Amino acid sequence: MKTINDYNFENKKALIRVDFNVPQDENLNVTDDTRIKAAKPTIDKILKDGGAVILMSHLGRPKGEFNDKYSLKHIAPKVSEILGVNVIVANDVIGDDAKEKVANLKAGEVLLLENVRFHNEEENGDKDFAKQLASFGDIYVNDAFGTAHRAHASTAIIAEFFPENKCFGLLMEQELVAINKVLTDGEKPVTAVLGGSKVSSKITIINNILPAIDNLIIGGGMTYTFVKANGGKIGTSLVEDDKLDLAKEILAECEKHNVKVYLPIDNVVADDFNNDANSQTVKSDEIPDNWMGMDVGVESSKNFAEVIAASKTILWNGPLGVFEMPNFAKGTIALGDAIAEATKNGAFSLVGGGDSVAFVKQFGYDDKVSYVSTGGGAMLESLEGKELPGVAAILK
Ligand SMILES: Nc1ncnc2c1ncn2[C@@H]1O[C@H](COP(=O)(O)OP(=O)(O)O)[C@@H](O)[C@H]1O
Ligand SMILES: O=C(OP(=O)(O)O)[C@H](O)COP(=O)(O)O
Repeated sequence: MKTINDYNFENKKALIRVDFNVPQDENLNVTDDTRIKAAKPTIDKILKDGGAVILMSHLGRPKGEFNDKYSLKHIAPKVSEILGVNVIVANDVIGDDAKEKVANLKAGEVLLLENVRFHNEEENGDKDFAKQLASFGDIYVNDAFGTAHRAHASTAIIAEFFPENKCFGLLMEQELVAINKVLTDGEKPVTAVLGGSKVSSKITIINNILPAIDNLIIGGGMTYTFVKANGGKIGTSLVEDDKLDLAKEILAECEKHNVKVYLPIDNVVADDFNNDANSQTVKSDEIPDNWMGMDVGVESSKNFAEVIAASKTILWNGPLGVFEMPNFAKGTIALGDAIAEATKNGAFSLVGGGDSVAFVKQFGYDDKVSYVSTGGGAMLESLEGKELPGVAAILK
């Protein structure tokens, strides 16, 4: 795997694809700068070598035309603050302003191009557009893990124009190492915790990770499809009736692979999908009519914590309950505590996927696990075993 550490950037212009697609408030101020901070080590190394940096990113989905709301100029002050360098901002992507600023760029300076998605050619993977971008730099660096599942001009196609001089940035390397630690060279026992809302959205992940794991903990909304498949009563809990056979097949596959499956034994149920609904704890396969499963119960949490404590590698994707409602967040919090404790005791833990990452940040577990992925969709596709175009383009 070729990374920026294989190059000396002295007097070189590095063209770096970053993912600065960050959340903003109504005044367009950055509300979560994780992705910008995550790109800093790569940029710092190149500047320290005596190189110049040209940053390319998208922001939102502006649909191929200029839209001030999606301008990267709103992000630039935060980038300058984090890098400790006054970032130069181009008013366009491949236009006269960008060209002039690239031509005048000196070692130690950082230039931020305008949102690459202001051109339709970006998402279409247009070769000419990629070629024009490529003409700006001597070495292409892909550090945009969050966008690595897109085969776009600046994430994948552009690499063709750098047959020798293309490599991964340090964030990209870190993300790929973390996935490998779980899927290929994780110290055993390896435990995967899968939660979230639906079985159908996790099937491909389950199938792909089975050969790599020893334990599978299942929670969240998909619990009830499994419980019903096993003949249990689930009241009005979330269920995918067309996936009952599939749930049985998954359980059979787990057995075939010697993967131990842990389903919740008790559940917190409510009489309405509402934080203030009446609630009680019942056995998972004895949910009364008109009650729905909202969270895993205390006994399940204890059970899961024991499995986690005995694990050396842990993958976590998907909350165990409706954590957005405080009364039903306890099971997911207990899991966070168990994973934090195991991590403190030497286990490697990776958290990935949109809602799980939102949870760990909101509840302060991000510093207590080994690695929190900066990619939502990209991480899920990696766990599904799909080749990411942004990764493949560098390896080619
Ligand atoms: N018992 C449940 N019933 C309904 N929804 C649930 C339940 N448990 C968890 N969820 C919901 O699942 C959602 C997350 O699912 P998903 O998008 O699959 O996770 P991720 O983004 O981490 O992969 C959360 O919004 C959460 O409220
Ligand atoms: O934030 C992103 O995706 P994510 O929300 O799945 O992590 C990436 O920047 C990709 O953006 P896109 O889904 O508009 O291609």
